[in-house]
Amino acid sequence: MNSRACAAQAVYEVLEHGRSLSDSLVSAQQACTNPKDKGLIAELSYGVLRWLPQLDIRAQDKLSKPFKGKNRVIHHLLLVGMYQLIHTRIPGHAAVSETVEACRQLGAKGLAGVTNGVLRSVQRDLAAEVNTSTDQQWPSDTLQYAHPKWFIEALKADYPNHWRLILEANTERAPMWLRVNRRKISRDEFLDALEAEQIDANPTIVGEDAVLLAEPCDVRKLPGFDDGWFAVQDLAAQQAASFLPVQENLKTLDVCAAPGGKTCHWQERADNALNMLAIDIEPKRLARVTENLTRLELKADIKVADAASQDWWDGELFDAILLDAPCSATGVIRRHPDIKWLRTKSDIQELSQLQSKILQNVWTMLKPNGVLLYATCSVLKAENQTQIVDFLAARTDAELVPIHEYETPQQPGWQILPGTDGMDGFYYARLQKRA
Ligand SMILES: C[S@@+](CC[C@H](N)C(=O)[O-])C[C@H]1O[C@@H](n2cnc3c(N)ncnc32)[C@H](O)[C@@H]1O
Repeated sequence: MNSRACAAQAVYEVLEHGRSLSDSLVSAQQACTNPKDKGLIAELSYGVLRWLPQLDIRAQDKLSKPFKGKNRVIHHLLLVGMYQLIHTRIPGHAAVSETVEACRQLGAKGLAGVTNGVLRSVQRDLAAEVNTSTDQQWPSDTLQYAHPKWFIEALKADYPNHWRLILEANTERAPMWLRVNRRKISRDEFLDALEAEQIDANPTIVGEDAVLLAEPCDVRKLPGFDDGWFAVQDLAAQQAASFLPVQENLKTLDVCAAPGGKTCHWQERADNALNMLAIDIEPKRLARVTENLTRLELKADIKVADAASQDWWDGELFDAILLDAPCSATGVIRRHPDIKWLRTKSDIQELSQLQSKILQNVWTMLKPNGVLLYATCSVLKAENQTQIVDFLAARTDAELVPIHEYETPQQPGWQILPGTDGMDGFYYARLQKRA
């Protein structure tokens, strides 16, 4: 199949079968006849999911009746075609002819004519739009900002002054951040190694181990990947380790550890390896923690375990706990635009109940004076600030240890909004157990 057919298939799997884009992309890329097109397939499917409502409404306007049943994938192919015309520099004739060819390859020869007609008509509309206005105003926020209504409403309630900024940041392309493994190489040495390979990169003051690449690229093209010099990790996720203690002999727990980004960073920052247990409920994802620890030459005990239960716990208390809770991932929409269409309003309530259950459970495993860092990659208060306010109100043995001076028990934690200093959206709150 050509790249357009593969991209349509990837989008179809997300929107019709609820698969994640990362999973569906792997299958779609494998089905492509030209391995060099992997990047293009990703660009097209990410792009369609980023701008879905605007593309969808254009398609609906052009079709006398919608494509249904087995032809549904052709609807998504039309979106792939329109995305190329509206958002990329792919020449119009190539976008149209490849998309029409994809229609045949997807077994819908009979719809090739309609596909061709719709795309040509969109081309004409675009030419006319260039001659009139540049900044199109759409009739609803869902269309204007290309996010689902329930999420826009939740953001408006949580951030009356910033909701637009968050939505706009979510449609940006995410930068590629690396985390230098300070046990192997200093950040300056690593920057020199990048410069020697003519790879443009910069450090930042917001993260001691962080390096920002000017252009995202394949990790294998960077120096030292197999030698464990660095890992790929967003700058927001890299903040966690600096809020966690690293003294010798501490007994530590990483509660929802997979794929191990924060587990590894926490260990990298300790001069002497911490006594660390990393647990996760998903065996497959936990295997990636082992892979990452091995590549970076770090150590931790690994256990498949449900953080909401105590079956796996030997009863010995921990000095420090990282709880990177399962969450809506609404802070990382720019990296995973499928989240917008896979999450629902009811997920948020379910997730916040699970977060609360896990937090209460692991709190009982913390020593007096021990520290617990609560983290999510969500921007919704129900999973973040409200969660911690309720916890502090319910537990007399818990106190907030502010990360920033402005925090109070009524407004605890550091909420990073997506785009701030190039970061993903994240939330951190540091708690200590009273002795
Ligand atoms: C946000 S991810 C963790 C990312 C990880 N801390 C890192 O930095 O690479 C959340 C993880 O929670 C795990 N999880 C979800 N429910 C869980 C549970 N009840 N017990 C343990 N882990 C759980 C998921 O499998 C997922 O790997």
